[in-house]
Amino acid sequence: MSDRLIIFDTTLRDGEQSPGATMTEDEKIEVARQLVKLGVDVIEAGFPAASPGDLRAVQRISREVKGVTICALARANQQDIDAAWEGVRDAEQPRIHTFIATSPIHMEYKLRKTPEQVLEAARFAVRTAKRYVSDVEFSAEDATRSDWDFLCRVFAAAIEEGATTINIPDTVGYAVPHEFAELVRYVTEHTPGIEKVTVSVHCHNDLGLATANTLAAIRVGARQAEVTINGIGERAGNTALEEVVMALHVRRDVFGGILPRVVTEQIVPTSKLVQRITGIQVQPNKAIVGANAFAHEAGIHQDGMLKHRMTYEIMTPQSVGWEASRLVLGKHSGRAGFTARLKELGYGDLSRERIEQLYQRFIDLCDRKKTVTDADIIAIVEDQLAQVPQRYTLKGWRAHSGSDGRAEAWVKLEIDGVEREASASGNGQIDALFKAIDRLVGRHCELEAFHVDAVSPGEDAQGQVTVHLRCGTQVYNGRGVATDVIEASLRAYLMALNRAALTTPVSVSGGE
Ligand SMILES: CC(=O)SCCNC(=O)CCNC(=O)[C@H](O)C(C)(C)COP(=O)(O)OP(=O)(O)OC[C@H]1O[C@@H](n2cnc3c(N)ncnc32)[C@H](O)[C@@H]1OP(=O)(O)O
Ligand SMILES: CC(C)C(=O)C(=O)O
Repeated sequence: MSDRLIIFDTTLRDGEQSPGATMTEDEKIEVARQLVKLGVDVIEAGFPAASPGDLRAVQRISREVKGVTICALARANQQDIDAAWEGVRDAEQPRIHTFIATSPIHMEYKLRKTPEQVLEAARFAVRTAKRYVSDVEFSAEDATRSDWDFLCRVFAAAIEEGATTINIPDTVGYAVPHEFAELVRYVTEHTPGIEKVTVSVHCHNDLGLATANTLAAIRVGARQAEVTINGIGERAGNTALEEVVMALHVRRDVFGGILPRVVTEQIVPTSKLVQRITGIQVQPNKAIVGANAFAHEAGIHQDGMLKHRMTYEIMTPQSVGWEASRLVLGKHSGRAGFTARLKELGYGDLSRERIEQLYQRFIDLCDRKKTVTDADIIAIVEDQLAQVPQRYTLKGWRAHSGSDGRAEAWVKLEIDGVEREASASGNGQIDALFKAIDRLVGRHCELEAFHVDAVSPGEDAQGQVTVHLRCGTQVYNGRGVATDVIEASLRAYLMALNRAALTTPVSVSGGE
């Protein structure tokens, strides 16, 4: 039995059956070219009988995309098979894929045919396709809900007529892995002539088992896997190419080295292209290609990753086309992850004490803000590094204002180790707060400049406030960062006053 797994990509056919995934001709060509780069063996380019547009797209792919088998799907009737041939006749390696359902429910209600008529239709379809092309695939639709012996009879008939690939589809995603493996084994043991052909599987994901079923089938001898990029496809989708390919690579020990010739580094670029073109975005936690597939947030994981990458990763992100793993900073991050990010941001030589202060501010920020960006961290660090020895430390504040423009404020500061508080009115909350502070520090400096910037985008962005205070002949600047712009203003104002206190101290008399 061959050690090579044929990858049959049906993104352009079954994938396009995802609601909303319709692609233009040019887009299909772009995807097909990328699939060749990725190294798939067969591209199922479409269903030419479905529409003139589908036929044209298959024809163009057949003419323009080389180095790969181009396949077209057809029902088991003359017109569909003629159309499929029209589609692939110019391909370097053409394949016709014809199918008919074999389950009792499909035969009775959908096809309104007896089993014997279905068997005859299968024979007819393969024979007809074979007149056009040597490479003919036959699928027994809804195989997993079919009678196993009848299935083997239909496959045997298809092989007799010249089918070169026999496909066992789990059309409605009904199978479970051990049972699907038993079916594949049964078919390979009870179908005359099966050893001459490639056994293929095509799984749907209605129970989330498409990849598991495909892998179970490969273990017992299937050597073609029908897959789509990102697992898109009819209903809950098809087996995801990236999952099967990487499972075979990562678990060679289990699969005995059965490998496809896929260039794994092209997986993520292909996934992104398909997302862009179909507009179907993969969920962040999607295996291999999701944005979080190589992102680590929890402190214990980040610490492990920093000590040895394989503590929390079973493949490298580069091996599938990502640039690198990401340690995402958030409220679950610990000091190890935070310190590593500080280093990456150019703050590698901070003292332990300084890192501890920054870490506490970072955790506090994580509780207030959904996403803490690098810009937020830089702002905290710069704010902390710019701090001068603090004579005045903010301990609490409150402010409110009304439509008449008047505002009331209350501030509590620690000054020289003693907590003091004061209230004031003002023209707006910031003015009232600054006046309350003036009362507490016992000096009034002129506010020469006041500037607010957003550190990062979004509703919960940190605001950065810069102030210039003229105290006598000297101007002192201060900067403050916080998610609340009023608090950022207070921090900036106090930083400037702390600078002033260093050079021109005043005695404190105010407070209530
Ligand atoms: C499991 C799968 O993914 S199969 C592939 C699914 N893909 C598609 O359906 C492609 C898009 N489909 C289409 O454009 C259209 O359905 C067409 C052009 C294929 C057919 O359109 P229509 O002729 O209007 O038929 P309609 O779609 O209403 O019904 C399907 C007919 O095909 C028959 N049929 C279904 N599968 C097969 C088959 N494998 N072999 C022969 N006949 C079949 C049905 O019994 C039904 O026949 P009826 O009209 O005599 O009852
Ligand atoms: C045509 C066949 C292979 C199919 O798409 C299915 O059964 O899901």
